[in-house]
Amino acid sequence: MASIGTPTLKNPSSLSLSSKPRLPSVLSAAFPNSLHFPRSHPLGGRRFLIITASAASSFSNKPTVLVAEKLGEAGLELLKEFTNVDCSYNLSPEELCTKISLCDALIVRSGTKVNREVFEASGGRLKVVGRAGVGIDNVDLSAATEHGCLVVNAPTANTVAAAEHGIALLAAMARNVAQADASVKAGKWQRNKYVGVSLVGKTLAVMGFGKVGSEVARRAKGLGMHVIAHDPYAPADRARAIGVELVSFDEALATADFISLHMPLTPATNKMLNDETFAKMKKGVRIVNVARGGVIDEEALVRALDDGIVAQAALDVFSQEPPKPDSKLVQHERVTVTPHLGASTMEAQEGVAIEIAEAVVGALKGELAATAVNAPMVPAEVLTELKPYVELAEKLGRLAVQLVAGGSGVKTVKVSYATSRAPDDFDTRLLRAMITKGIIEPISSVFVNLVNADFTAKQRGLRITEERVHLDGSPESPLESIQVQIANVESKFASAMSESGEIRVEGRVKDGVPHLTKVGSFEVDVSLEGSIILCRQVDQPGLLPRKHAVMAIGVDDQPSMESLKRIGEVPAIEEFVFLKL
Ligand SMILES: NC(=O)c1ccc[n+]([C@@H]2O[C@H](COP(=O)([O-])OP(=O)(O)OC[C@H]3O[C@@H](n4cnc5c(N)ncnc54)[C@H](O)[C@@H]3O)[C@@H](O)[C@H]2O)c1
Ligand SMILES: O=C(O)[C@H](O)COP(=O)(O)O
Repeated sequence: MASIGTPTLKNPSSLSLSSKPRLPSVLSAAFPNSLHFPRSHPLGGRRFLIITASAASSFSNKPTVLVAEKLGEAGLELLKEFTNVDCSYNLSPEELCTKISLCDALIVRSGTKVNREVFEASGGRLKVVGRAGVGIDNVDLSAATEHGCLVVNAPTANTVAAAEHGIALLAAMARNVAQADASVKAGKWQRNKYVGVSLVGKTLAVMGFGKVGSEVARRAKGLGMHVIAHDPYAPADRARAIGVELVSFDEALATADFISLHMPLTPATNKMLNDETFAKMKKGVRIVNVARGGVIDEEALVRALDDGIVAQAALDVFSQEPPKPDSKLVQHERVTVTPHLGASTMEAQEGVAIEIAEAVVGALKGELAATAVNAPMVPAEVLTELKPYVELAEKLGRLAVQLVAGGSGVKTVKVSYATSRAPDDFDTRLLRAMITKGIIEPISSVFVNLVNADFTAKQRGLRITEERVHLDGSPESPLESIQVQIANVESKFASAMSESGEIRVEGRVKDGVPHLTKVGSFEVDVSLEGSIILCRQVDQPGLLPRKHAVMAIGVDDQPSMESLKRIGEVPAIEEFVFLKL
């Protein structure tokens, strides 16, 4: 794997040297008034913050949001308060790629493919993709993560609508409502042809016992059905609470009179219902799909219908949407279809629009993403507590990498956290991401944030190992100190090398301000504000043995070449280095 190369500052003039400490840009907007979740929202009353690519810490220059599919009015209004909104529906893939380079956020439903080309075409400007709904199978999450783009969805507002549609299809299918309706409208009166089957007493297998699946189960029980469920990841107590038995996949197939699909489309669920699994079903089974078309092998379903294994199917979703008009499946007499209407109620669309607008605006402010799909969520209280340590972490990373001598490749970074907190009570993801940011950003053109930190490190062959040094004492403060060591490199400031041959910097937070407290094996103490000069000096010239010490001097502005030259000429100074924070 390639190492990240020689750490030469790529653009020193762009680095801040102001006398005021600057919060890392990703944090600067993290603490203003946050958005509120409605009380009805499962996260109501809680705030979540996430470090994202903050597009705008103030909205003097409003970010631009491209809304590529129809969104409820309330969501649009909310977006317009904080952003420039471009509603452009029915864009071709090429048009989307052209527009995206001018947008900070993109909001879609299931009809827009947000693939790798879209992220590449954005040229790094796209910070957030908001999926106004649940399924994110139309968004390339790997590409989003690689581009440091946060993906958020609106996972709750359409749950009931989807469940109601599932029940509507179940009942309509069992009673041939759609077929009978078409027949009457065609002037026929075929009462014998459209005799249905009853739901009461029948076994319904809910496949995927998540939000929608459990709401379907609840409603089906109300209809007097015997409900079983298959979901390898669902907690048994949740099923028990609703009076549903969790069973194996094969048992569900073998015993169900009706099967209702509610799992996400993933590589594991792709074509889960196929020739082989249809063969395991009870003859005459009826299938409802309001999940994703891709979970069924549609050609196999046509065969199963023709062979009489499947008596009927009711489908809201298709592997290709819209399906071809001459699709055998769609045209099949015993198949009832709707055009992906599961989430399409007035109420659900308003709810989804608000949910996604809040998530996108919050994420653009660098603030809040309770529904992040490709990044860990950090509860607000945790971030508030970690704020000074987050700043310390980034600065230690920046300092350490600037101490590496030209020609060395940075491959191995060891981070030690000295803490009296138990591992469960101390989440290091944020700190690791900021150390990664501190190390990589000064020497590359990549923007690193919580979304792409681990990916970027891996891609650059940078291995970051972490250890906790457990301290006895009060766990009130989350962290005593952070130590960053870069192994297998040489330093341009020899005194930064530890006894064991690594570049080592250590810091702690004092009165809320990050301080550098150790360089190599030398104790120092300087607040990490502005920039610093490290000097190794002879403590007491003339005395034997001579004592060496490292002095750290905080500077507000970058010293001139002349000043730096003069420092080098001071006889007591054996070596020095200027480091930008
Ligand atoms: N038709 C529509 O308009 C519409 C509306 C909403 C949701 N949906 C779709 O419905 C599905 C469920 O949505 P949700 O909000 O309930 O999601 P969810 O994440 O709450 O539930 C999905 C459940 O599927 C389970 N699962 C994962 N892999 C499985 C497998 N191999 N076998 C069985 N279960 C598995 C998960 O454990 C989870 O419990 C998604 O595909 C979503 O896109 C469609
Ligand atoms: O996954 C979902 O949320 C549903 O399939 C709804 O999709 P839609 O937003 O395109 O209606």
